[in-house]
Amino acid sequence: MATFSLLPGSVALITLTNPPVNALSAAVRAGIVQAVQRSVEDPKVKSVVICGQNGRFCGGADIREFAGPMSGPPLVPLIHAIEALDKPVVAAIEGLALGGGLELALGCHYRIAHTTALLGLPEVTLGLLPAAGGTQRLPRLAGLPAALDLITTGRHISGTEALELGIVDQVTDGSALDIALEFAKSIVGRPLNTRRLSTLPCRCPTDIDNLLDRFMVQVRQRARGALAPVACVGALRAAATLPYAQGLRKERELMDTLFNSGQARALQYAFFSQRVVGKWTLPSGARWDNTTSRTISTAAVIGLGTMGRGIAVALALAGMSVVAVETQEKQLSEARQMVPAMLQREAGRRGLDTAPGVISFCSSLQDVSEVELVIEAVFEDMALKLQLFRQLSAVCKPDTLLCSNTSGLDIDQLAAATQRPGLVVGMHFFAPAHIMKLLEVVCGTRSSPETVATVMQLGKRMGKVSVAVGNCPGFVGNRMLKPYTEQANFLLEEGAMPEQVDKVLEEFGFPMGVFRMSDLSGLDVGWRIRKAAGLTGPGVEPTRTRQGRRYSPLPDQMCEAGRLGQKTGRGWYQYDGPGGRVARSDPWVQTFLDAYRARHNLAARVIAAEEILERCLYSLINEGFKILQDGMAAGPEDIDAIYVFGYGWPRHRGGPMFHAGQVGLARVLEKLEHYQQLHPDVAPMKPSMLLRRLVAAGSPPIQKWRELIHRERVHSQL
Ligand SMILES: CC(C)(COP(=O)(O)OP(=O)(O)OC[C@H]1O[C@@H](n2cnc3c(N)ncnc32)[C@H](O)[C@@H]1OP(=O)(O)O)[C@@H](O)C(=O)NCCC(=O)NCCSC(=O)/C=C/CCCCCCCCCCCCC(=O)O
Repeated sequence: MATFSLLPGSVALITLTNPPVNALSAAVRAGIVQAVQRSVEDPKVKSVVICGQNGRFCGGADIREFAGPMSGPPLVPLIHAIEALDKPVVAAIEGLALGGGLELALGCHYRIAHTTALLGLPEVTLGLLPAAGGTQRLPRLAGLPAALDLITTGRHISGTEALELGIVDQVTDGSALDIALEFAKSIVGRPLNTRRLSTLPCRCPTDIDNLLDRFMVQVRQRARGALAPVACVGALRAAATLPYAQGLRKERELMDTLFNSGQARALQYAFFSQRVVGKWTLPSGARWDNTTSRTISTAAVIGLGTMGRGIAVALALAGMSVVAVETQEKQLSEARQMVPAMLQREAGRRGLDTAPGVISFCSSLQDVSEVELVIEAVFEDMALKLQLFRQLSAVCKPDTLLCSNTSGLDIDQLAAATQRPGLVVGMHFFAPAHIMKLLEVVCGTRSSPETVATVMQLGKRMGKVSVAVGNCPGFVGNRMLKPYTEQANFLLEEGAMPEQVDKVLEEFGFPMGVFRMSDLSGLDVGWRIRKAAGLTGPGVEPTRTRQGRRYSPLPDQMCEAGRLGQKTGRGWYQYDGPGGRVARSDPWVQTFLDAYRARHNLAARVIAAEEILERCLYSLINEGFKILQDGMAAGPEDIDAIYVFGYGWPRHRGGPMFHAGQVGLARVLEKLEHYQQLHPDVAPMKPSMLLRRLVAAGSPPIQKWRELIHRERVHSQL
């Protein structure tokens, strides 16, 4: 709702009241309409201030309402009514003015903000555009270039930056509401004509077409198939070239198309999934809201390779005092050089003069004896990690948490090597660890709820999307990646080329296809893991079936030929030299694949893009269903957040599990069955029990899956 009160000095105060962010729900909009009407009718009212309850102006339209039929007074006429008022209206912006909230403020005649308030039009991140006049008013106020930037990226700016851009009239470090109330009294009777943004011309440079065309090229490149950024440029072109009323019609037309697109649904689902995963639950019943966490202020990182360095920086950026340990002298000295520079650079990127935490370097484990939490980031070798955990258990204080950054090894085994299994947990970061948003928090069978809560909380402080997952080989992300990459290798055996597979995946929206990705991370990473698992190496028969399932030795043979990817200048592609970045097709790979197929009597065939996409994606998705079935992820949102934030899954497609729902679960099942019939020796194609159950239950919407999984588990059907 919105409340009306008449204050001394004849100022009407309209307060938006809808915690926690005062979103513009139907009730709030109705409240504003009534309060504006009272302000018009009451002769005692000489000016009006609009603010939000609890120091938060407004978080925009109520996103939850987008899922159902629209009801309540619409926003566009409401904002026009405010703008048309002949009594001055001032927006007092504290906390945030986002989306419809900023559009409401743009309808006011004046805007006064706190210096630290967050302002922005983030609709594009929800697959929409600012359709309450935002695309038409902002360029009239701040100019076309600034509007293009803010509306197509959705980035939040501070009150201070908003003042520089002319979006607000005044900022304060004190109470924006107090200043606005005083200001409202002082401007009674001033003419308002020049304050009504819809009546002003758009502030454009002379070369509008040139600017818009250049911008559109950049936006299309960045968008990777997302519709909203492109539509935003369209709406801004209308603002720059058409009268306001026509521009507004164009804005609405584009909004209608976006609103009903699958992309908007996917992006809104992604917004809520990100929040759902913070509300974690464990099979034991421990949850985010019934478990206390400890506040960590000192931490250690063991091993200063690429991952360890990034983790140390991420911890220091979160304000921690970090002990960084490396026993190899050369690596330690490199880290001493590089890490402070990385820290300073990243702090600068985040608008800080210096990082809030500090990093000290040393070469002895004894130096971590006093910290509250240790993150091990040594080489991915179980024997080495076990030895380290034994040492840490002896060296550290009894209540120090011991965490491993392993990307797939058994957390329970590591915990068993210590005297404190309840304090052991996985913290699986993604490279570069100070930049990538995802953190898989791997809960061992003995990890205590307090340990999980502490690490989830720490992840949040580091600005990560932390997802609690179960302890199984590869956890969630890498476990699903395995059948996906395997499938890509089988496609090469059958006749595809790496660039063909990559093109299909990149057109779907991945930043990189599977083979370019593998060249970037290094083919030797998987090779080492497969050797450790006894799947390849001396003495292993060079067959295409290993350990009872179909196996493609192609990546092993690439490694044996010294083709490790970008680092050697040769992999699935060729590069200008070792460390080169630009991938080019390599005739060597064609010859290599031809010879391989001839050796194994495989006839190459032309494989359609549809088959490539379905086989890669559906085998990954099927593994996702198996993960849910095994209870290794609490719900589909957890898997989707992992893929969006850690594996480059296009956000406008929601995530793999959401995508399955969009395609239709029955169709995914039918396709898996089809491919399984053609490839009966490929186990990951065997449709999961959960997928079958969901289809049998009529393919409920994704928000209902948790319920069904819980019910089926209780009845032992899964
Ligand atoms: C920065 C935040 C605001 C706050 O962050 P933080 O403090 O960290 O807290 P969170 O955990 O993120 O959030 C706390 C809880 O609040 C919920 N929340 C947040 N924002 C909203 C919101 N806008 N609506 C609903 N709920 C919200 C959040 O989920 C948390 O809840 P819970 O604890 O998990 O239960 C941060 O939250 C944030 O960034 N929020 C999003 C801000 C945003 O994106 N705002 C823009 C929204 S879109 C908008 O404003 C659009 C406006 C234009 C509307 C014009 C309409 C006219 C045209 C209609 C066309 C219809 C076409 C129909 C065609 C047809 O007929 O078919």
